[in-house]
Amino acid sequence: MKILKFGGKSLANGKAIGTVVDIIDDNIKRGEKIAVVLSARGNTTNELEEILEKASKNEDYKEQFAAFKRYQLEDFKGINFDKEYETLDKLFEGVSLLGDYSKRIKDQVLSHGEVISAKLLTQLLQEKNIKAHFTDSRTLIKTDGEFGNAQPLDKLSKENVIKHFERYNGATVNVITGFIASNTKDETTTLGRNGSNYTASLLANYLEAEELQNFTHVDGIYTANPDLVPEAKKIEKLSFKEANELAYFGTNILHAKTIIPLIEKNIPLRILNTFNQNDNGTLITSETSEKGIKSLSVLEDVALINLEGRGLLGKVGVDARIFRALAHKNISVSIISQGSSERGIGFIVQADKANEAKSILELEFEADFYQQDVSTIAIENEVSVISIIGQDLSTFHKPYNALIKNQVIPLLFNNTVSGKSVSLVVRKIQLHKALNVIHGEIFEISKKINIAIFGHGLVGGTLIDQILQTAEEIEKRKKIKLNIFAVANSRKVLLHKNGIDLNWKAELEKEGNVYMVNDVIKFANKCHLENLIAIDNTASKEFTRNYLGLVENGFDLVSSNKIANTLSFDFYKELRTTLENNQKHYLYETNVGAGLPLIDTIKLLHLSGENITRIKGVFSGSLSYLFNTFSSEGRLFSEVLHEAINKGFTEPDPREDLCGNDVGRKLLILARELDLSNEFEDINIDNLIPENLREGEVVSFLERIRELDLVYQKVKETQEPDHVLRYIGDLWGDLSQEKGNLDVKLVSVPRSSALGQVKGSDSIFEIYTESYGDQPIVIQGAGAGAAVTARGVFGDILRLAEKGNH
Ligand SMILES: NC(=O)C1=CN([C@@H]2O[C@H](COP(=O)(O)OP(=O)(O)OC[C@H]3O[C@@H](n4cnc5c(N)ncnc54)[C@H](O)[C@@H]3O)[C@@H](O)[C@H]2O)C=CC1
Ligand SMILES: N[C@@H](CC=O)C(=O)O
Repeated sequence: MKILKFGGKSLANGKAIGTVVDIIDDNIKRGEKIAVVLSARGNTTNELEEILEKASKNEDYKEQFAAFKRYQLEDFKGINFDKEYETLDKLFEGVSLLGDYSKRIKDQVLSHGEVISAKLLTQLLQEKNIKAHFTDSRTLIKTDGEFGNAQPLDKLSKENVIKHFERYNGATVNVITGFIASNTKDETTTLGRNGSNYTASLLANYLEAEELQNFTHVDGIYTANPDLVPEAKKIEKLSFKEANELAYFGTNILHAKTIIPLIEKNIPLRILNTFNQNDNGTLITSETSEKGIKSLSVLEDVALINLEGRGLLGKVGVDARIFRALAHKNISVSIISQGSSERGIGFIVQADKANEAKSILELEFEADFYQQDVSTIAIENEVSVISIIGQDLSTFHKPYNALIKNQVIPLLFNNTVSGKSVSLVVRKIQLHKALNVIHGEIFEISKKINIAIFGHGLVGGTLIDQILQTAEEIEKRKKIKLNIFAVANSRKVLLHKNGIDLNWKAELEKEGNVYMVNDVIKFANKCHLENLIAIDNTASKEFTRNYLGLVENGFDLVSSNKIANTLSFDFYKELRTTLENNQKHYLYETNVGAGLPLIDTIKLLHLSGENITRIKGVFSGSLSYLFNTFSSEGRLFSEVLHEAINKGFTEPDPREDLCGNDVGRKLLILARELDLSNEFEDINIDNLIPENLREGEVVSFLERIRELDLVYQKVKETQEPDHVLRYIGDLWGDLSQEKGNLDVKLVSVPRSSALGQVKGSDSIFEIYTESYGDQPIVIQGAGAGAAVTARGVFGDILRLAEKGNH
């Protein structure tokens, strides 16, 4: 015999009930012996409760009752519930007259939900020529007299059930009302929360069923609530013990008391989806999986009570007083945590009991208040409890660190010593984000990295293409899901919680909105996005003003823009302090040498104590291209410059390269990596633009670009034989001092020298150190270009994602 239990959502409308009929029919055709237990349909129990409440307050309940009656029959013909409606009518009228109702009356009212659904299904089955028998569980399950939460009298109930099934055995399908029972005086009682499931597991126990199938509207038990964690995965198998822990910590599909009768007789429980019969659901048995499961469950509707006071220090029996006082009023404490000194004790109670709990404790600790031993008893209402089932403390640092990095600071946490579970209390507003962060961390599924890209010109646009092209592969290989949720230029932003696609450019143009960076921050918060990275691919000084705000709001930073690192040294330090305070990171490998691994190398050398004595080289990719080509080919300076612009080597305003600012910035960035506190003004720069061309707009500069030809032709001709022009940066002097010497200049070097041999848009960096002596470490390669730079930015993103920063 199998017990099939159908929940309210499986019976919500005619179509759903049709599916239930089909499931039963299929079972019969397969020759299965089954009994069916039903909940009330859809929202019926709540509706009855509301109508009852209205009646007791003398409010007009009749309209809602009429709607209730219509709902029960709207998809069905030839069925009537006159008898049930008449009883309900009388009950409501009585309650309305009295202005009150007892738990006993409430049980009588609520019982109609299950009676109506079981009668309805029985008739529908009979219409399909299936032998079905309406079975009122009040005649079977006998309970004590506790209305609203009655306890079954097992011996009597078992006898009744066995007798009934001896009579209705064979091909008849018993359609049994869940949730309701009766006491020894034959008065209606109900079995409390999850009552229908309880009825089903009691029947399974009494009848020693082969399996209990619980049909719901979800495919089974998930690693977390999929409504809150889209990446949640279904758990195929669970042990009763694990299921019990899940049930205790809030997985509302299960309830501890419904599992116990199954454990007693070792009866498997299968959670199935009425509307997806291709899925095998979750199977719960006595077998424990070797690896153990992990799952996240949530308790909402809870409050945190915090009791504090200097005088509690070392006092004996404080906890006992709290528990005793609350237990006396039937208030249960679910999670408690306290400092070893007992100076502060925090614990969780049901939200609707919080005020009462506070008053009880104020009374209990009245004298302690008076003696100033207790200073505070406060309620924190907007909290939730997340329990990580299957988690012990040996690896708890992973989800915990990830939470902190995402600015979710748990208010309290505790663990069970024997079982494996850790519970955290977090602010309700952070629940969604916290769940996703923990889930990404503890399961071997992809960790989502949410990226906002500011600037989608040459570098930014190429970066977006690179990410979209490789995201799938990266997710497969590295279990990192890159989600670009924002793309912005200086005017508009496109926001997509679940990430942009290849059509982003057209969408940004069409649907993008005028924005402030704060709007992007707000959007990320509203959508509870975790693992945030902001990418600055602009060349804008103005944009760098947003860095501090972004960091303070949980973003790590990556930039190809060099400005933030070359503003005042005070800002440079302030940014680093803000990053440290918020445990955030800022990566900018492309600031010097585009995609070349320069900054990391310098950082490592410096960190390991290697004394860097000088850094010299061709720092600019565009100027390298310009002078390499101009020196070796008989072409006009302006023509080659145009080429460098078109190839995407120059800054958005090419004068930034020609005036030496760009090389100056790179030099300053490297100097600051060596802890030198130079300012931009300290750099000696040879400006390559003649004074009369320095002012005005880029467009007018480009119109007059030919005026450079004469100047540089002369420079070229006055060189020594076999020499070439190179624009170099040089950081030198006693670099152990507060400041170093920074020079940016045009030099003429022998063609055969290392600098003279640089080709194309290559940069070359010579790093002189104490250990390496006269033989510098040399890093050489493409120093500019959208593709290599975007690849470098991409590298920084992956480094952040992998580092465990997230
Ligand atoms: N081209 C190269 O080889 C390298 C470039 N870089 C740096 O990459 C950055 C980007 O360069 P490109 O892509 O060539 O520039 P670009 O001019 O092609 O693109 C800049 C983008 O920034 C946007 N933008 C400007 N101000 C903004 C603001 N306040 N907020 C949001 N967006 C804003 C513009 O609308 C545009 O989409 C620059 O900082 C540059 O120094 C770094 C290394 C190498
Ligand atoms: N304009 C820059 C680009 C890289 O930083 C250069 O030419 O090197």
